[in-house]
Amino acid sequence: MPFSRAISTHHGDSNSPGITPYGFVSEGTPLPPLEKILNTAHVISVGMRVTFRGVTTRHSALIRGPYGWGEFAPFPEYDDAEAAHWLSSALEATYLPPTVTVREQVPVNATLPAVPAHRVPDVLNNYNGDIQELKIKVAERGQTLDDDIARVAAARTALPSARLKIDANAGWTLPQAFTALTALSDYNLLYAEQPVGSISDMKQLRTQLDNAQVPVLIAADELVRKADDPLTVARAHAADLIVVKAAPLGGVRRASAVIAQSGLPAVISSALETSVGIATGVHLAASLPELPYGCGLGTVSLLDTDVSSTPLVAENGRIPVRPVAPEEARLKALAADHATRAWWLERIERCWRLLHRGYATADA
Ligand SMILES: O=C(O)CCC(=O)C1=CC=C[C@@H](O)[C@@H]1C(=O)O
Ligand SMILES: [Mg+2]
Repeated sequence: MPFSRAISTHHGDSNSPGITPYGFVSEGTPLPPLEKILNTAHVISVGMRVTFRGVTTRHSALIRGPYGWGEFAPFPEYDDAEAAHWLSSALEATYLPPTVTVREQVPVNATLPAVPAHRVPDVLNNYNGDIQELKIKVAERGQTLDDDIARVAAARTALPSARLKIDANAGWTLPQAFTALTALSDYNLLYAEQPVGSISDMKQLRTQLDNAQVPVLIAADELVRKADDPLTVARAHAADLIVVKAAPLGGVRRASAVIAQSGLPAVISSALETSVGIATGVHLAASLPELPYGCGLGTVSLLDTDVSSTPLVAENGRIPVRPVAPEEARLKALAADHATRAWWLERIERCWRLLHRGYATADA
């Protein structure tokens, strides 16, 4: 049976709930044939309203199967081994029945890219209704701590009672992170996402902040989604919470297993997808018994447009749990050029072959 083998976990239970190599937990369902996947694939290009992590146009492939639509949108610089997890997630959304959910809507944060402080009110206007929680990007390459302080201060002025958190994307060294978090904690931060890169720096930073009584929790993101083993950071007690994105972890089932086995609170976040991929993240969030923080799933508001005329955007800080089907006219209007489409279809094929090889290994 494909993917029936589970890796061992820190709980020492290697049979349940079964974290698999790619997470398309198939329970006997074979990998869908490549032809079928390619035949339904729509490759699209969507402009960004605000540049985010250097991205100005988002490319993505949407695929359809018996259970609806899925999105395959690994960032272009990701290699095939990393991108294969994203394909696994898209295939799960389209070829496996949805998992059980326990809520009808999920709380989300708004996301503020690393814009200059004077643009903060403008960017916040992209979000509908009240913003109760905001994630602010910091430590952007080419910027200084003063830029970050000015941005966080502007956000605090615009949203005096909102819950604020920051994301450094591992952009600080350990001493820089300690200095920055000590200064930024004046603005009352909920947590700092991936302030530094390594597990040992995360651990040391937590200790230093504790000793100096700086009240900021530490969240792991890259150390979960880019690690060979997403549970290492939890096992090392290097974070207070984890940020989890369905696609990089191979889909909802595997991401849920990672969260359960980490024993840590989780924040479900987007990978900057259209509403189709966001629906997968919303589904994951809606399946969790505990959701103590706003999810980073409000990012459709950062896109110029969407594949649906009823996009999954937050209204007063909440997104409803519902599937999304892209509209034909929009898929047509957003269709990528010939070369981009060919590149994405070849990438799907290479990733499919990696998944296929994973099946063979699991069978062995
Ligand atoms: O978490 C959010 O509020 C929005 C999503 C988000 O920040 C990200 C989406 C996609 C890629 C990542 O670099 C980035 C992140 O680091 O969390
Ligand atoms: Mg992050």
